[in-house]
Amino acid sequence: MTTNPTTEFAVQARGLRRTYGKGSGAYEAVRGVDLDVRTGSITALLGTNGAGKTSTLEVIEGLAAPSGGTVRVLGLDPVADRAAVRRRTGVLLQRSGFSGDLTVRETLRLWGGTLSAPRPVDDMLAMLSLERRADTRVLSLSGGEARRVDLACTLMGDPELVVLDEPTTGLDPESRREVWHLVSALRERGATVLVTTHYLDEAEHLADRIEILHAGRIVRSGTPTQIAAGHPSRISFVRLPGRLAVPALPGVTDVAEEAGRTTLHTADLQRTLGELLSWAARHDVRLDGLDARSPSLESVFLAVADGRDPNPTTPSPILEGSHR
Ligand SMILES: Nc1ncnc2c1ncn2[C@@H]1O[C@H](COP(=O)(O)OP(=O)(O)OP(=O)(O)O)[C@@H](O)[C@H]1O
Repeated sequence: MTTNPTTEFAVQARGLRRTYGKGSGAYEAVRGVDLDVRTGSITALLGTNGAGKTSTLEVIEGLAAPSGGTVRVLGLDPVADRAAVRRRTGVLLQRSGFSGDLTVRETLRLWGGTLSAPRPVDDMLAMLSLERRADTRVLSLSGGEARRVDLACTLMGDPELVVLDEPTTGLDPESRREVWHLVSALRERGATVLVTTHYLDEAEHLADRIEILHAGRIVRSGTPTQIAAGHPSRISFVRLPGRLAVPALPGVTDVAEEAGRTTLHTADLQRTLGELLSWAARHDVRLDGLDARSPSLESVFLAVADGRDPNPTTPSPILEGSHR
């Protein structure tokens, strides 16, 4: 790790906008994004397809200038100070541009040659568990192994800020876990990680803070727990037999019947569940397949994605103590 002075936020964006095209064909993919990525944290940027995640990351990486607003990366302007930012940043794009004809070792050597202070190739092979594939051509690797080569290149310059665009897409569950370990290890080393992912369990496990982007705007923002708070809990069971109906229960906001299951949403899981169970005991009813869940990131995300978000928040700057 270099000894540059650290800023409180590795990435800060205010009112960030990005428009593709001009005139009547112009399309605004990023519509005023405010983002604070605290130094030393892992922040996950989530969003539906086309929400604007890659468009936002490209501005942060200095690959494109914003059409509005400001962005600072490691305290610098990622476009004007591109060389300085690039030296201190590792970027994993969705698709790497490496030639598949080179071996893994040759690819790492070649990439290392573009960096001012690369870590040794053998260290990177060991870090990404690629030693046994070192002399294999990249085009013969599995998807997971090829992604690990991309990651090795991203991390080879020992970056302070690591930007990962969907690092685990296409990986099997075991490889995904390995990437999670690696990302957590980066934080232990003091690096800051900004990651996009379509896997909500990944974001929930890994991230200190989550930003949900929808149609070019940040619509939810906070720790996974903060994001889920205020969202309804869910109780479901196999539909009651015969003519029995679900009784009126405290806290329930809606009841739905689908594919032989009854699902209740409630603002007070403990009270609703308690009343449901005592009603079932009094009437000697068996609630087959009973499942009770607190709100999860997944339920919030799905609500945002299909426009049912009951609790849209105006994202606020990070407050002291909101960082896990
Ligand atoms: N070069 C481009 N020209 C015009 N429109 C573009 C261009 N690149 C992206 N877009 C549009 O901008 C919007 C945001 O795209 P972006 O790739 O940033 O979304 P994303 O959140 O990364 O999506 P995904 O999860 O599918 O990767 C989309 O509607 C996309 O079609």
